[in-house]
Amino acid sequence: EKIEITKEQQALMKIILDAYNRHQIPQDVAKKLLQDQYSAEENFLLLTEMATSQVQVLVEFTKNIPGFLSLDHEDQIALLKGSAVEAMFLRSAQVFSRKMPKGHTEVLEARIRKSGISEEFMTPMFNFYKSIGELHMVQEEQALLTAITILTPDRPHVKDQHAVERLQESMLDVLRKLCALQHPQEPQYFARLLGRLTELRTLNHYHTEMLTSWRMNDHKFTPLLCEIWDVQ
Ligand SMILES: CC(C)c1onc(-c2c(Cl)cccc2Cl)c1COc1ccc2cc(-c3cccc(C(=O)O)c3)sc2c1
Repeated sequence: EKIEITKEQQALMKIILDAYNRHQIPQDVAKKLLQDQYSAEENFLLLTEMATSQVQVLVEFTKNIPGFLSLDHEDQIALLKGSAVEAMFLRSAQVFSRKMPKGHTEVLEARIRKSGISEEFMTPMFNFYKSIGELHMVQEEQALLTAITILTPDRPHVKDQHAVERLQESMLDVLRKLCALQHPQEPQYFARLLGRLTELRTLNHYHTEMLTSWRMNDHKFTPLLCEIWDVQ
């Protein structure tokens, strides 16, 4: 049938895309990835700085999602805490699939592979990066998928799940139409994108174990990461 994106859906898309593009890790922070210390300690510190910067970017992006600031305030916090790791996997995945011009991709991979993360988590993590890369998502799809991840109703401690569901559904509807228009020859593309969200949730468990093993080796996180990940 003829798929058309309504005027208000176009407006929603533009707001989400502008927010996604406006809130990026500052270049001077991202450039630090290219500096030449490569010890496990140095890599961990750099990745901690990147993650902290990314959480700040994520909070700003989330505040621009139409309707988010009208949610119950405690639910806003619960959504941010519950989605931070997944949103950061999505974000770091874009770096890999975007083939950063300044060779960020290689150095980011090298730093992640040597930062005290155990081998068993490397495989699922880099499989995810590969599966996102194969989708060749456009900016709009990346921005919407991040908003949809944040607006997941069944995060721990969310009280008014229906209010979150309504916001997520409007994003899902725009994404569905966008996929049909962007990939007419691939009717299952939208389903493949949603399949990545399922894969993301499995990475949460691995990440919790990564945090535990870092902490057992006395690694320190920043106050913001401690707050969002309930550690220390
Ligand atoms: C505390 C720290 C050790 C940590 O613990 N778990 C993870 C993690 C790891 Cl390993 C993998 C996935 C998710 C998490 Cl959460 C991390 C590091 O998390 C991050 C988070 C975001 C970004 C964005 C980057 C990035 C680079 C260049 C350019 C850009 C850009 O946006 O232009 C972004 S790097 C980066 C590193």
